[in-house]
Amino acid sequence: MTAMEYRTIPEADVQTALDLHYLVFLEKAPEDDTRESHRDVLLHCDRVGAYEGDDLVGLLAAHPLDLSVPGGTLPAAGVTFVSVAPTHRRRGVLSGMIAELFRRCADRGVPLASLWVSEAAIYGRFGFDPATHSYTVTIDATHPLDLRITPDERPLRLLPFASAAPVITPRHEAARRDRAGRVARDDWWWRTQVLPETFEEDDEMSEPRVVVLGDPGEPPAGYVVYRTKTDDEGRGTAHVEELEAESPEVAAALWRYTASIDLADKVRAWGRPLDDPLLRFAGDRDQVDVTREFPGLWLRLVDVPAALTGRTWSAPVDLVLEVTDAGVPRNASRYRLTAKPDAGGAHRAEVTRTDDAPDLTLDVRELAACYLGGTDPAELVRAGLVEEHRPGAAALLGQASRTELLPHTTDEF
Ligand SMILES: CC(=O)SCCNC(=O)CCNC(=O)[C@H](O)C(C)(C)COP(=O)(O)OP(=O)(O)OC[C@H]1O[C@@H](n2cnc3c(N)ncnc32)[C@H](O)[C@@H]1OP(=O)(O)O
Repeated sequence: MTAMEYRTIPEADVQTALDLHYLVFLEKAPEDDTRESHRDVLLHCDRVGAYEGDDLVGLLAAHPLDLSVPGGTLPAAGVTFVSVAPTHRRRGVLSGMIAELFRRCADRGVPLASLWVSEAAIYGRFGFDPATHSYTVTIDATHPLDLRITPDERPLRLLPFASAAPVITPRHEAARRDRAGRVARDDWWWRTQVLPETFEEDDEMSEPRVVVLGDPGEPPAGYVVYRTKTDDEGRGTAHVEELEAESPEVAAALWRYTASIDLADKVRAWGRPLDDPLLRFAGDRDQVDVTREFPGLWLRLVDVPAALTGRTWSAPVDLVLEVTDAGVPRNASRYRLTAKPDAGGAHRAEVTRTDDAPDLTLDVRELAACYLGGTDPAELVRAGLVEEHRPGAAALLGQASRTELLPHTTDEF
């Protein structure tokens, strides 16, 4: 049997990689422009190939991301296009590609890896766990949106989607500073991932509509990106992809706008943060309905000390964490995590390896769940997933991990 080799997929093999991807995802080879946009994505990514001789039997691509974490940002691999030939399933090809990815992350000083799953059962074994969560929210738009606060009455403006990115980038950046789990966007990302003319999953969806709120000449105080679609019975829906606002009043005005679009009797926002102010200032929660909760970004701490020192903490902490990690053995260690306030009032951590008795024992997967502040370690103790050796240690870690706003990810890749 020919040995499997994990190496970079050269540009010359990218079309072969796409054919493998379409085969694996049971898709007919797409139209030329979709294929071209997939090729463009792969060319922007780091590409791990599993080769049996000259035959490509596995593909894993990784975006070079800059991910917001509490108090800053860290480089992260954004894993996508994972595909193993049906003839080579369950022979360790994915495991080999992930191991190669983690080696590359270590070589390049990338402490985090992240992804959106196709099936929840696949990635936990590799140390990933959901670090952000979202709600899908539906608004009954057959009547005006009932609000408990007074919306900002500054004017709304529709921007051409192709030139909207520079206008809304500052507001997106501000939102990214407020919440961990968000990806930095350059021109390419805005154009191909956020504001492409056609919506790949549904070609009946309109091009993106971008509406900003604010006085002319001022940077927008908020914006909404949505697409519209009308069903066979002529009922329209506004699909909100993103809505960011500097204040609840601005958010209220933008939600009121989306619920007032003529011929659309429903607003559907697929991925809202769990602490979205809309859910509080809506006057009628029968009109604004949470229809689904789902895990968003799955995270993996590839370099535990770099990840723990790369975020700020919201309270002083001095704990010994015993971390297990079957996938990246150099991570498996006892760490003393000490966070003290710095001159600016943020708590920066020092992380040292130690032989001291642990306060908590947890797998790197559980650390990923808690890392951005979205999961309370005490909840994982109660679930039997984290072992607490000193009573109260999980609560202390929880207090220090917490962030003012819940982590949230808007970019699915
Ligand atoms: C981020 C993304 O791109 S998500 C998209 C993921 N891709 C897909 O779903 C496409 C269709 N599926 C595939 O291409 C493949 O089946 C993959 C990538 C899911 C798995 O690849 P394989 O090479 O078969 O995985 P590999 O042999 O390394 O399996 C490792 C372990 O994961 C388990 N596993 C693999 N796939 C699955 C699954 N779908 N559900 C549950 N367990 C799984 C294996 O049983 C194995 O477990 P073990 O270590 O206890 O024996």
